[in-house]
This record gives sequence, structure tokens and C-alpha cells, in this order.
Amino acid sequence: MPLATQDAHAFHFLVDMLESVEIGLVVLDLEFKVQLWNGFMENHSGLTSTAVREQNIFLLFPELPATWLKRKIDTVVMLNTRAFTSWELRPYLFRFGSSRPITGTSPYMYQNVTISPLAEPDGSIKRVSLMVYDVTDVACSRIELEQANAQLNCLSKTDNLTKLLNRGAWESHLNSEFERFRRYGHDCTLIMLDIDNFKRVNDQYGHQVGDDVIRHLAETMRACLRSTDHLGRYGGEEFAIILPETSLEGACVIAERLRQTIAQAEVRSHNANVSYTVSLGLATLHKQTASSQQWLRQADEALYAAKHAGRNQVLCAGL
Ligand SMILES: Nc1nc2c(ncn2[C@@H]2O[C@H](COP(=O)(O)OP(=O)(O)OP(=O)(O)O)[C@@H](O)[C@H]2O)c(=O)[nH]1
Repeated sequence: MPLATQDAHAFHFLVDMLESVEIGLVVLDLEFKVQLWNGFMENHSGLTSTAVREQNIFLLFPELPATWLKRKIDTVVMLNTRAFTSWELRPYLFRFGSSRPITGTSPYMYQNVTISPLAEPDGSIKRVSLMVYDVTDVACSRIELEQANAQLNCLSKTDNLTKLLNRGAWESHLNSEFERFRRYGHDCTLIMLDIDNFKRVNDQYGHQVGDDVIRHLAETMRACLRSTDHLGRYGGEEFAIILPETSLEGACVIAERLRQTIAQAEVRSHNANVSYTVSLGLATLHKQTASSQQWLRQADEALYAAKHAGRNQVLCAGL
């Protein structure tokens, strides 16, 4: 076969491959007019190569991030170097439908994009190519994995019954608030809270009603406190609250309001109306507080004193 015919054959194969390759290939001139649009781009955009040829890409796809893409292309041309953007920074360049609509969790195709300069025989750059890679599979697996990790992380810190922080997670807040106090000296007060005679609730109405009372208490605490407060289930029917930026006086008002709200409430559960009360012990941080454990002990002692003083009341450590 003559050399020229061989070259023509090779060229033909090459064009065939570019047409059918599972990567989007686009060539733009410096006025952003489409010079090449392969089969992948046709299939996913629904626009034929003939329809887009010599058309401005930003008029064809008004949703393209024009400022960003023009700046990228300018840099590619000016520095005669490639640029790359990944789905993690920008999920897609062209908003194409997901190629895995049945199994996929994404409504669109995640894309990595490479922009390359195309040199003329004299070395000047008058065109650039965009290569669009469909990375939906990788992106969806990564996103699902991250969601599962976040969920696991949340579960490992949450008490199942109340959805409050569990003891371990709450104690890490106790330690960090103690360290914050040592550094900045801002007010911070701790409340330990325990349901009064809870054993009787369980004995009289059963464990499921007891669980509903615990849930009710958790909801009441959530409703009475700020989102910046740290609420935890410390033990069975014992709860703990850290109130950052709150003095002992402020915490007393909050604790008293919580006590009264609970004392006035009635929990409707399994055809029973249950009333209950709580005792609360408070301790605020001082320069003399030696450790987070000492702080916790002071609040616990105040709670113990409140129980001994007749329950259904708020007592403060050191008063
Ligand atoms: N329903 C239910 N009961 C729990 C749970 N955790 C702990 N308890 C019960 O809480 C009760 C705690 O009893 P005690 O420690 O004697 O204290 P109390 O009856 O509340 O009495 P005081 O604290 O002295 O007012 C026990 O009966 C435990 O079984 C729980 O998750 N659900």
C-alpha cells in the first residue's frame, strides 16, 4: 500500500476512535466557537456536530460558567500549558444527565475536565481542546462513602434513645470547654440533672413509658436551651448540660425554667398520663477549678444535695 494511502487509513482510524471514545472531545477557537464535537458530546448533549460547528459555546450552553472558563482558557493559551479541573471543585462543566440513572445517586454526570493548548505548525496557539471525562461512578462511590462515614461518626456520638450526645461525646465537650475557660476565662456553667424517683415510673407504668418520659425530657431540654449548649445523656436517667458563655446566675434562671416546665408537663404514653420532676445541680468554672473532673464532681455533689433536700429543685455548688 502506498505511503499516502497508509497515512489516509491511519487518519481514518484515528478520526473513528475520536468519534467513539468514551471521553468528550471539544475543540474551540479563541472566539469560543466550536471546531470539533465528538460522538460522546453529541450523545450526551443531544446536539449534533453539524448543529454546533462554528457556534459560540456560551450561546449554545448559557449555563456554562463563562467567566471561569474564559479565564482558564486565557491562561492555557497564554502559558501554553494544560489546565485541569476535578469534580470535587466543580461537579461538572456541561450539565449532562447521569449516565447511570438507575443505580446512580446523582441526577447529573460528574466530570473531570482537561483543557489543552493546540499548537499550529508555527507554534502559535489558536485553538484549545476540552476533554470531558465521565467520573460519575467514582464521584458517587466517594460521596456515598463520605455520607456513610459521617453517619457512623454521628451514630458513635449519639445516644440512641434521646438523640442527645452520649456520655463519651459529651465528656469531650466538657474537656474542651474546660480548656477554653483556662485560655480565655469566659463564663461557663455545668448542669447535672436527674429524674426524681424514676424507678417508680418504671415500676408503675413499665419500661416503655419510662423510655417515653426520658424522650420527653430530652425534647424539653432541647426546646429550653440554645443550639450552642452541649446536651448529653450522662447515664440512665441522668443528663448533663454545658452552658458556654453563661454565668452561674444565668444558668440558675435557665435551670429553674427547665425544672418548672418539666414539673408542669404531662407525658401521654400507653394510655397513661405521667407527671415527673427533676433535680438539678449546678457548678460554674472558677480559676481554682483544677480539672474538668473536679468541675463535674462539684455539679454532681450539688445534684446529690438537691436530691437530699427533697428533690424537684435547683442547687448550686459552693453556695
Ligand atoms: N425506662 C428506662 N428506665 C431507665 C433507663 N435508664 C435507667 N433507667 C431506670 O432509672 C431508674 C433509676 O433509679 P434510681 O437510680 O434508683 O433513682 P430514682 O428512682 O430516679 O431515684 P432518685 O434519683 O433518688 O430520685 C432505674 O429503675 C433504672 O432502671 C432507660 O433508658 N429507660
